[in-house]
Amino acid sequence: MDQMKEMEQLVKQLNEYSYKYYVLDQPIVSDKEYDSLYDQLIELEEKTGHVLLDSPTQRVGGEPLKKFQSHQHVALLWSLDKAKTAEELVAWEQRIKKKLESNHEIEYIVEYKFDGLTLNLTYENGELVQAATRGNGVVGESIIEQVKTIQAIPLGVDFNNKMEIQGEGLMAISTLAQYNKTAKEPLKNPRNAAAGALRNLDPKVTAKRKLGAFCYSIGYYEGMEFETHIQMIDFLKKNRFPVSNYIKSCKGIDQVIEQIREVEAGMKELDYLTDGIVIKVNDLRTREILGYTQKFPRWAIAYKFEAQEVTTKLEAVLWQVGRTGKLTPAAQLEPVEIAGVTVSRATLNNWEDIQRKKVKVGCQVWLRRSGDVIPEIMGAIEETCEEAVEIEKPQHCPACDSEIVHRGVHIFCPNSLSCKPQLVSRIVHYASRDAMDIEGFSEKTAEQLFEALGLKNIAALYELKYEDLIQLERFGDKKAKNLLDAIEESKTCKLDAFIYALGIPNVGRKTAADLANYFGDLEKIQRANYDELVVLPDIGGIVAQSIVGFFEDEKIIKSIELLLAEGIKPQHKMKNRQESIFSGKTVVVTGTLENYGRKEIQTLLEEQGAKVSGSISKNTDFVIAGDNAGSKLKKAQEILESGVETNLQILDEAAFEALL
Ligand SMILES: NC(=O)c1ccc[n+]([C@@H]2O[C@H](COP(=O)([O-])OP(=O)(O)OC[C@H]3O[C@@H](n4cnc5c(N)ncnc54)[C@H](O)[C@@H]3O)[C@@H](O)[C@H]2O)c1
Ligand SMILES: [Zn+2]
Repeated sequence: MDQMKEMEQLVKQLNEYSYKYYVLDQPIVSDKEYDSLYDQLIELEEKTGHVLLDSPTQRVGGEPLKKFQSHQHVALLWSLDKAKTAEELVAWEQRIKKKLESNHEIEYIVEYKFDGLTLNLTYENGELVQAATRGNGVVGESIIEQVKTIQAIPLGVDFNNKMEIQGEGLMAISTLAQYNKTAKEPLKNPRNAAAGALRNLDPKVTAKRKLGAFCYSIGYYEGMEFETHIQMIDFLKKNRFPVSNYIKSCKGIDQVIEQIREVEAGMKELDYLTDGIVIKVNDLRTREILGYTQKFPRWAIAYKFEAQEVTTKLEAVLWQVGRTGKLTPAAQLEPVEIAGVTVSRATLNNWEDIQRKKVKVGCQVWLRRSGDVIPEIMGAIEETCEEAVEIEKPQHCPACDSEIVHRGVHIFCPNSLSCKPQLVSRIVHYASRDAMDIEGFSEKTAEQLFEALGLKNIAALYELKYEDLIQLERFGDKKAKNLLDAIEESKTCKLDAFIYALGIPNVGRKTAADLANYFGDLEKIQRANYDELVVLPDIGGIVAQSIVGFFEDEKIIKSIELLLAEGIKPQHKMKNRQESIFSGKTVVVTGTLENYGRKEIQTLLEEQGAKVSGSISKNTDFVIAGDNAGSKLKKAQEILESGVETNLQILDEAAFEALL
């Protein structure tokens, strides 16, 4: 195709996408796809030296929506130049230095690039009098009533002259998840959720979305003088504007690059969607000299991350049977790269979720990955579903063909006694390290026992004989003996491990320990009623219900009796818990300690009331790091440096002992 034709087509396509994105808040392609077409267009424009009149490279954002009153900004609102690599940042600094005709070191401010809807707030006589979208940068839409529902934005300030404050309206990822739990129409992503809420004509709808905001600049002001960006930020903070707690000053672009490397990983854990980092020249005089292009300031640039949201094709849905018999739909996707990894599977939660999200096999779907969790399908792009086929709700268990039953929003295979995946995963769970800790017991082993030996319940484990095992594939003398020993050894076990091993729905390791500590023996736990259970600090209604329901089940009662008859003795020492600095805190131990073994320190910490965990997040309180601490320590450091809110403290062995 000739290049001019190609450009015309790209412009047309990009403008259509922009309209859906900016004006309707209903994007039909991911940012990644949009950006790649946009880059193609820029390349062609450079090659040909031609720029079409309506090229998106020449404009900021989209046109204001007719249904709102238009509002003219005093200070123009801009888009941002973009970089994807360190080299591009270095090239940007070189351009700046050339323009300034100086080689002096430049001070930059590094901020998160929040991904929501741009807000321009006008204050006069100490009052918020206007709030507008960016629109085309010159004229936006007045959305003052909608913006007033954002609790974080001050309606009044101690400053009487006119000023325009720029910021970003956002919906927290956790708020979106909460909202979607009950919403008839789930929202596909936090950006469009925020933008759609703010541009909804009914402010009551906006209020329901519980939006937040971060302010990052003062675009226009009278009767004040600022010399630097930092001074502006301080003014915003002093006047109680919501300002991100991550704002870093860096000397020279190398420091900026280092800074980005440090915070990048931690940013995935933030509760607000970000799509990169913004780098700005701190000194305002320097900004003036640098000026603006058609579309963006020369004194700022966005370093864009790899997309956390992409679209891809849903190829199939497979129903998987879990330990409790619950059938969960697993989506098979056309492989797609998201945040640096290739993904071909995602969750769809349950049948109801599929219905609400209107996804069908063959649709393009929105996929989001946040943190390290399995990516989730957020919804389908309707335009792509014309030839798609409905996902069928299974009538029979895919593993054992039993007729399925419904419980709440979930569907189950009721055949808990002989449905292979249920049994295999129950045995695997029973034998796992945090449960009965039967060493050398893999999923493969569980499958062999089921298939070759017809093992139908957990108690039958304790009836296994050497002659049974030795005839199995991959079993030699030693392996068979070791496994039998380990099974025998598991008979003496801790009460909390046994409770956990039973696999009560919604009861994890911690709840199991809480139950053991509170009731002290198995019978009391089995007999506990709802009211007795909910008094425990971390047990809510749902958990209490599921414990009671579990121990009422005839089959369960029978299988516990069988286990006890096999000689299992769950033990519990009631300990006087010591009140300590670790009480109620989440602690992660990593590396080798000089004075404590693994189990030893875990017991010690638990006696002090701590919850010992294996993985680090911003909710961890203490990391105790011994020698050769590796990735966990590194992750803890990254969290601290990322600026997220956290109580995390890193202790070495000496510091830990000092706290005891
Ligand atoms: N998927 C689609 O169909 C589609 C269509 C059009 C555009 N887009 C996406 O939009 C992008 C263009 O975005 P844009 O021009 O709206 O915004 P931009 O990426 O150019 O960034 C400018 C915006 O960043 C925001 N921002 C957040 N934190 C900031 C901070 N600390 N300092 C300054 N600004 C901050 C501001 O609101 C500002 O308006 C494209 O790269 C593309 O990914 C997607
Ligand atoms: Zn089944």
